[in-house]
Amino acid sequence: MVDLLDGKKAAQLADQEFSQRINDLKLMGITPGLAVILIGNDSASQVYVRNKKRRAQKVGINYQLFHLAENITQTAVLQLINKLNHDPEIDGIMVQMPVPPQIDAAKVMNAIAVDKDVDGFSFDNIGRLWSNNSGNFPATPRGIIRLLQQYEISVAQKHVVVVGRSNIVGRPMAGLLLNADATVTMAHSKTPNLAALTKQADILIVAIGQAEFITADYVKPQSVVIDVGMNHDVTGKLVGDVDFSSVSQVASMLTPVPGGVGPMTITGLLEQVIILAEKRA
Ligand SMILES: NC(=O)C1=CN([C@@H]2O[C@H](COP(=O)(O)OP(=O)(O)OC[C@H]3O[C@@H](n4cnc5c(N)ncnc54)[C@H](OP(=O)(O)O)[C@@H]3O)[C@@H](O)[C@H]2O)C=CC1
Ligand SMILES: Nc1nc(=O)c2c([nH]1)NC[C@@H]1CN(c3ccc(C(=O)N[C@@H](CCC(=O)O)C(=O)O)cc3)C=[N+]21
Repeated sequence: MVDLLDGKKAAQLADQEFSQRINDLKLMGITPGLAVILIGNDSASQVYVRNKKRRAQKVGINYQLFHLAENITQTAVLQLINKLNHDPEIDGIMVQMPVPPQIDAAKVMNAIAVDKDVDGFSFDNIGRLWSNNSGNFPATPRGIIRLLQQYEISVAQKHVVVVGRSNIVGRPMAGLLLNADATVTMAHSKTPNLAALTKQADILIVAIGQAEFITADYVKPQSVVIDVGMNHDVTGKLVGDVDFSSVSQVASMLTPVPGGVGPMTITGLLEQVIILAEKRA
């Protein structure tokens, strides 16, 4: 029988810790501030942003949403970021991805002050991650590391295969794992014979955006499988990148979708905001 890696439960535990840390900050007159910039009306983004707001407010973060029109100019976005960069009440700034085509995502991300770049998407923070220096690191990989810790699954001495090489999940995931002494292999759409590789993974992390793509024949018996995917199947149901029913027959531990990596992504974000606010103390 497979054991679930319950992200919802782990996130609730983390929220208790965060509430305590924020209470301590408030005694010093500090309230952690998070600014979320949402551009346009992407329906998935609206769900995520709503979840972030609920969780941030629950633990006592000052959450500010800036919802900008789909046709906003790049100049206006940069002006807002500049204002937030200078706002002493704001510890972290993030721009929800994806952004509309007139917005240059790299430019916007690098306009955020390095210390307030709570997503860790700026070139400076990417360099800090890959040189194993301290910095701000992306929410999803942070949340996954925390989920594994919560279940006392060590990555050191393990072979971890990460499928997907995006800037927001796959690449930073590999960097954090490497820094935690895992042996890491990265795979992507051009990787030949993917199943032969993923079958060697003690821990398999999948972030490809292909509904239920990873079936039991990609998975080593008794391994740990982390499903980052958020897709809708033909019936409109939310499903991961992993075929839950077949993989649960071979893996020892597996994240569900929903209730797995999603809630832990928000945990990763809130934790990074709190760390930044603690630097003000
Ligand atoms: N739970 C959460 O908190 C989050 C969930 N997500 C979800 O995770 C998934 C991935 O997101 P994201 O990282 O942004 O994805 P991207 O679409 O940016 O990147 C997908 C990556 O997967 C690779 N890929 C695609 N198809 C295959 C395949 N058949 N075999 C092997 N590799 C493949 C691509 O390869 P190549 O580079 O060669 O094109 C690419 O590197 C999505 O479902 C997304 O919704 C994303 C962020 C957070
Ligand atoms: N700059 C930026 N930073 C991000 O961290 C970022 C982003 N852009 N763009 C999109 C992805 C995706 N993401 C999620 C957040 C919450 C859930 C989440 O709450 N999921 C719940 C419910 C999902 C649902 O009901 O649809 C769950 O899995 O249980 C999922 C995914 C953050 N991302």
